[in-house]
Amino acid sequence: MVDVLLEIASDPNLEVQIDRDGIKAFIQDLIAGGTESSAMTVEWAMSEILKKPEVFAKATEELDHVVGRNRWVTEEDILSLPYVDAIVKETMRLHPVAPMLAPRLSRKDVSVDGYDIPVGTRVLVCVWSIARDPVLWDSPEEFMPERFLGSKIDVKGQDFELLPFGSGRRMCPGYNLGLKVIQVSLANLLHGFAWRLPDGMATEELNMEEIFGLSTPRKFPVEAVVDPKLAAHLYTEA
Ligand code: HEM
Repeated sequence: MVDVLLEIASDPNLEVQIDRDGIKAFIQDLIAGGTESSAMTVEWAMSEILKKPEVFAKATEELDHVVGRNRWVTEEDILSLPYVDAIVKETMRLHPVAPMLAPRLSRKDVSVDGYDIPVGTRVLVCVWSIARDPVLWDSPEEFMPERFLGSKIDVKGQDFELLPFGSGRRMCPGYNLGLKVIQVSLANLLHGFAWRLPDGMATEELNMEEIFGLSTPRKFPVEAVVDPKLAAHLYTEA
């Protein structure tokens, strides 16, 4: 990636020039935007699943059926794993990485749903609340991946009740990569290991507090016990 950017930077005919500082910022953007967001989403997904062992059982059934126990999940499998996809969407509904997206500035006076927004207003869209609005969602506080089975609602910026990647021209440019990373890592965590809470810990005891800010990580890291589920040689091969 750095090589490609340096090559572009050396092109004198570029309409918008990019210098070395620009390249540094670009790389920083990719690392900052592309690592914590996916890791945080996977951690929330595992937390919700640990609270609802029946979701783990259903995911295991799907993975056993589609992938089988003799190999890991690949990117190509994802299209055949609708339940895993539903878990990812439901996790992003309840735990959007950026609960208020990136701030916008109105470029002209507008009226939205009866609210007058003057030019130059800083506007924050709280997708966290929209995704938990009881007018839009049944049992909004409940983790129910099934709600997305057979539903057309997607996370790609077109369905305004679910905008974990934002929407419009400032929507997350990495959404496709981010989604794939989350789907494949989560599918493999569920496929490769049996997950349970530490001995003596009831599902209600798992703390689900979040730190509400620019992003919404768990307040306390999740702790779990895992046992391998697949053939032993799969854990030693690179
Ligand atoms: C779970 C994965 C991810 C989530 C949930 C996520 C979420 C978001 C959100 C909500 C925004 C603001 C969009 C808006 O205000 O409309 C954003 C912007 C951005 N994201 Fe992501 N992102 C993810 C993965 C990635 C990846 C993998 C990359 C790059 C490799 C990336 C790079 C960026 C960049 C550069 C911006 C700023 C875009 C701009 O301001 O024009 N993100 N992301």
